[in-house]
Amino acid sequence: MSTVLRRSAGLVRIAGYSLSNSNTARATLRTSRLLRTTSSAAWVTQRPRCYSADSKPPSRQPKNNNEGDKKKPAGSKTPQSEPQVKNSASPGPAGDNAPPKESNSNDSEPRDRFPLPDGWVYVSDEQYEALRRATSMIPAFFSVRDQKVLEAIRRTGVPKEMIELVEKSKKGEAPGLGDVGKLMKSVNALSKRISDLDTKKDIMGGPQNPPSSKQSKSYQEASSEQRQNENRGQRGGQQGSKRGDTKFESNNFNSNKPPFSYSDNNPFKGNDWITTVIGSVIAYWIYNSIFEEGGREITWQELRKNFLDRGLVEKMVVMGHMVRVELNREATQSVYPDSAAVRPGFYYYFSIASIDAFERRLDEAQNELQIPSSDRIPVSYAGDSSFKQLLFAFGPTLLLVGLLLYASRRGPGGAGGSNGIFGFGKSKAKRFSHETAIKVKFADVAGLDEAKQEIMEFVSFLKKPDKFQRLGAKIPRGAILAGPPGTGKTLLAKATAGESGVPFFSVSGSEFVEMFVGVGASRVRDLFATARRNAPCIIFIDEIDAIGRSRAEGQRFGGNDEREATLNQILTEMDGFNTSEQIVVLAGTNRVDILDKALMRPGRFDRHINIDAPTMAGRQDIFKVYLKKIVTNEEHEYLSGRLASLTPGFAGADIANCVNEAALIAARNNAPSVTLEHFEQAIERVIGGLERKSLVLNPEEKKTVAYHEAGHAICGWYFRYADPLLKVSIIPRGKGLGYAQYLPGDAYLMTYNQLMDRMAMTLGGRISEEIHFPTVTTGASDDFSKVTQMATAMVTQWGMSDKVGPLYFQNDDTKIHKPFSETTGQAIDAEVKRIVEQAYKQCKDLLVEKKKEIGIIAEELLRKEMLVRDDMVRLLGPRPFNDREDFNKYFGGEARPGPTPDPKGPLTPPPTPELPDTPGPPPSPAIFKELDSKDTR
Ligand SMILES: Nc1ncnc2c1ncn2[C@@H]1O[C@H](COP(=O)(O)OP(=O)(O)OP(=O)(O)O)[C@@H](O)[C@H]1O
Repeated sequence: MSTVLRRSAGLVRIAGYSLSNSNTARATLRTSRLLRTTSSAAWVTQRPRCYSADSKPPSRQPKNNNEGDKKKPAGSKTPQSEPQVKNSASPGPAGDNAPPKESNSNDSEPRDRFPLPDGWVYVSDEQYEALRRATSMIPAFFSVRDQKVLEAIRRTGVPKEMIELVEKSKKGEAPGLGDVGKLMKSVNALSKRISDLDTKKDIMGGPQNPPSSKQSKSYQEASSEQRQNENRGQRGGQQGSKRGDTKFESNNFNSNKPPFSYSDNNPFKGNDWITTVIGSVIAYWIYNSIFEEGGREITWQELRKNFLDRGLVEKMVVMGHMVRVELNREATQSVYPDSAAVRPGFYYYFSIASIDAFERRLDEAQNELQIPSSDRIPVSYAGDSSFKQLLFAFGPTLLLVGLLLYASRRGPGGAGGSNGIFGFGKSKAKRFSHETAIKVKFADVAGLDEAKQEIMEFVSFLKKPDKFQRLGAKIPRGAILAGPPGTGKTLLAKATAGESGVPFFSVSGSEFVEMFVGVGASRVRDLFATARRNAPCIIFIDEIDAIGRSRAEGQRFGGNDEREATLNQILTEMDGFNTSEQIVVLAGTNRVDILDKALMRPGRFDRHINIDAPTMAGRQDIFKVYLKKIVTNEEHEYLSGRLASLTPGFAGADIANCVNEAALIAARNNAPSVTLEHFEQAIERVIGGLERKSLVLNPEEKKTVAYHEAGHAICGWYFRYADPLLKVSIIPRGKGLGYAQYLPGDAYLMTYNQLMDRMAMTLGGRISEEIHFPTVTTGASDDFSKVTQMATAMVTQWGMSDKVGPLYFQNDDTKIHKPFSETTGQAIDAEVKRIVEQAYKQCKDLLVEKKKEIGIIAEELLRKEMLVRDDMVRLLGPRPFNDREDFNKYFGGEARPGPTPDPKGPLTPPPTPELPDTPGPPPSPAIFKELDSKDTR
């Protein structure tokens, strides 16, 4: 029996799973857990009832007269209507253990039945009773809901297949795998119908507890009102709007609910739950009808008294710990003419502790009855049930096939899709359509005016190809967007798709690379084939350097066949376009210098669009775009200008991040809107890292940091070409222990003097330490690194050394051999040293002269921890040189006096200060962080 019950729970679990259309996995799990409890609880409640119920007359006369339904009073003798088996699971309507009269609501006709769809029937009273009995064994937690489900099933009907299965089982036919499948389908359909109707009409609504008479009255009134409303709604074909009203009233049926209603306090409220319960209850019922109703449990004593002693037993089949008793039907018919036992397929069963004990007991009984050995009851031993056998035979195979199917169907493309197990060779490109995902327009891409103009031509090609083709012009096949990270290459490609209104296929170069040879090329083929099917369209390959790296470069390290095959396929596909095919290939990269030449030649990626970090105006535009998206009361024009001048070198992505950071800081401070202070904090945080308030320096260290930073600040204040100083602080931030913030501006070219001042300023920290303390610290290592890099670049790249001359030596650490001779190497070293020493001397001269000022700034720093430009003016007087125009505009320098003579006099100019014709120095950082962490060696 326990096997049977386990199967029951399993069935319910499967039923729960079959409802997955509307159920979450969690709900299913929860249900199956609950129902496992349910089935065992049902078993527990069933057993005591076997011995407690008497054969009483039925509580009500059934409407359908089926065999074995009419009960005779207890104690009536042979021929008996029913052998005296004290079992609650009688299959007839209103059996001995029919629920007491209080649930009489079910005796009445079901309230307004719903029209049946094709292939559905209403449940008969007999079936309804069976269902009610089956569910009465479910614990109280469910019962309230079950009552409503039962009610609902009476009104909705059930699929015909379900009833056919029940009937089939009554005829004694064992259910096959196909039947189980049908059952699942029917359960699913039924629970879906009930759930749907419940959503629309609240057919399961109403009180949780059986309504009190008063409540019941209002419930019924409401019910009849609802019926009337629905009828009115059905009749009122022409009254369009009235219909809506009617429906609303009808849905308001719940307003008649008593104050304590199911939906008010149910933690699992919602359709998922309803569907799960419905599905589980129905599955339980069907299980009972099909698998359980064919048999009934009896005790050994009952078997002995009613059947064995009367010679009615024909055969016994031992199935594990259960023995199935097969009766001689004719003989049973004569003794119990009205019993269910005479039905074909019906059998009794009883549980045994062990086969030995059973055999012993049976032998004893037969001996007592003096049955000759030739007439003894045949006992056969069967394995597990046919269903279980089937399950064991085919289960693993089915499971495997199911898993394979699931794996192959996973993802949008099914088995052939890029996510399926057979989808290796399929492109992983994501398709965006302009109606849905691509909402980006050129207006959203701020700055980048030249790039936009270049790419605009692609848009007009996709929109009006005739304009070009008429004149015989060949349209560029593609464009490479090259530039530093976050500058808006992808955004621009998306905007191109958004403007042209064509499908956009976006894929990253790395997505072509797989460990299997040939997959990359196959994906490229698939991508271009898809694009051709969807032409006109745009393909965007981001990070194309992952596959488009120069083949010559690769050869040196042994090459990479897979990558080259992928690249070759791209080259072939791009050649394969005919000129009328409206497919544009855009590619983004940060490393245009390493791309294969073949990729870059005209006819493939004809256009090379450089996207650099935005200029001051570009940054201001980008700030304006993002400022619109947040709540701020600041004036946008001024704010965006000030922020743009605070963020030289920032890419679009950095700006977007800063604005977002500012909003987060404002939210953290519970501010009603984002203010300038929040933006400035955000910028500092983005550049300098997080403030480390927890890092506590000892007083000596703090003093060193203050003098170090004061040294930088004084240099920044008194050197003519130094970048304007904005702030100096000894609050540790990021990796540094203190910092001085300068505003370098967008420096595209730097003069020799600017470089010398910058180097001298960088050395200011260490020299201040030397002047004020008996010893120096490790804190200046990062400064030295910067100074050395600058001096080396001056000598080897920018031609600023007379000794070395106008030569360019690329500093490439990957190369073993230096690109210059030993002698040139020595000359470079000597020149670098000379330049650094010159900067050192320049700085030391200034700081020795301004020793007192350093002291003033350092002491103030120790007091306040942070000084801004106004503090510097207060302590030192105005800066003796004019600052840049944009700096004055946004940081209050307008009122400054005009330029005063340089106290140090003009710097010694270099012999021939040549401006470099090579690219300028690396983009200036917005903050010149000056003091390194303590542990720098
Ligand atoms: N010009 C711009 N205007 C507005 N927003 C921008 C701009 N440039 C960048 N952004 C913002 O930065 C984000 C990142 O930009 P995008 O992905 O286009 O950079 P990318 O150049 O493709 O970077 P990568 O080279 O790292 O792929 C964008 O989503 C956008 O929010």
